Amino acid sequence: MIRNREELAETPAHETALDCIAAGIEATQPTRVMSEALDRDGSTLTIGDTTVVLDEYSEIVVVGGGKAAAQMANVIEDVLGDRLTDGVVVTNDPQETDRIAVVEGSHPTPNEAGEEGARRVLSLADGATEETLVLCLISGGGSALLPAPVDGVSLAELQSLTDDLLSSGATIHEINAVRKHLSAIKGGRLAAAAAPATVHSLLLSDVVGDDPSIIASGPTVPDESTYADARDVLDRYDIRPSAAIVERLENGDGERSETPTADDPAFERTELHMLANGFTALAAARSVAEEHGYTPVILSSQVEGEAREAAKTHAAIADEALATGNPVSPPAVLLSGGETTVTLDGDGSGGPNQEFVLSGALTSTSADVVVASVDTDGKDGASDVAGAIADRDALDDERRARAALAANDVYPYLAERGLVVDTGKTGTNVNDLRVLVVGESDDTR
Ligand SMILES: O=C(O)C(=O)CO
Repeated sequence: MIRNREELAETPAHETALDCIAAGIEATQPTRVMSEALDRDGSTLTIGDTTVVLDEYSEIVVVGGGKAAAQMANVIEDVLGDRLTDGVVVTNDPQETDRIAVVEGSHPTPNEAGEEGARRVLSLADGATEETLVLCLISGGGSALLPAPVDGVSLAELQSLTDDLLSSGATIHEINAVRKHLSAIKGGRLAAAAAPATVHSLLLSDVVGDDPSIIASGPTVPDESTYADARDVLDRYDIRPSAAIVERLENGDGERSETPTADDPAFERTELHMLANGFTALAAARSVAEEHGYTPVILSSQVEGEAREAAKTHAAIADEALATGNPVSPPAVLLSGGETTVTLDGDGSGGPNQEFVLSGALTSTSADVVVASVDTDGKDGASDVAGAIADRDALDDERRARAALAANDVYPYLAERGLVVDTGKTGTNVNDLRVLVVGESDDTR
């Protein structure tokens, strides 16, 4: 899992941090999460705490999209076997399946194959009746992987707008408010297509705070955002889309004034199941920290903001723990999740997790604090590594470290010192996982 673990496992504290990271990534593997959440006993399917009686339905179809869609599809077709009637999902990480068609789309810019897949998903949902059980598999990346531009808007126009939105600095909430108002599938429209079928949506969250209407732009979730919100986002970031998009966002589709909201009949028979999120990774890391003899504290699963600034706060908490035993007495492991960002001043290489580690290790006044941080998908920012791990002693040339941070060029600095964490593509995607090991446990010596 961590390819260069041996090189990084310098001390027991480093080993603990690496084991926490590995556990978080492992616990949120889509295949594992789906297998744990689903159980079938004859005609009874359980999804978490919910029981679904399969005999009540004449057909069962599976639809969905996202980076984890193929892994999810594989598990569900194993569970359902012959009871599965049909299915199609769109992903950028395909796998072989037996019964559910897997279409390879593209991310982050949508492509023709994704559009064709999204149309197939919509058509399966459209054909559903009151006697159909629709199981919808949703994970991060679904917005790009399931493009179904509304009539009058072309894929090329959507592609160009997507690129503009992604480079604008807009949040995922803002970006998806726009996407939902230009799509025949997002913002609850897939549920509307499937009504009056029963729809159970199985979600893996890559969104801080887990708002299901944001994850993959909520194809089966009521949407409270409006055309006016979408127009505001474009104004705020000074984005000028094609005339067809402007016209659509001004006038809607002529029939429906807004995307379906919670009181829409489309949602009478829909249920959401959140199978895993950033907290799942933190909880797994917490157990491992305990096993290694540390007292774990989950600070928050929702840390956002500038990576280097968030790191200073985390380092201050670690230093406080060492100095006064608050909020926890060492040996301790501080954990957090969420998604920090980098405001680019330079054009070097690195990512938010690497900047977090460098800034955190520079801030802490003690070499008894090991700072580690990774993006759980294995790719930190635009780099090819997941993140980094360091303590203060590892930063042998502080002046260069500070210069690297100032130039947003931390990767070379960290890589030269053997401090980057390399996991390769992990198959999961629940944002960042940060681990600060404070002091050293006797158990691990
Ligand atoms: O909207 C998306 O596709 C995201 O990745 C957030 O879930």
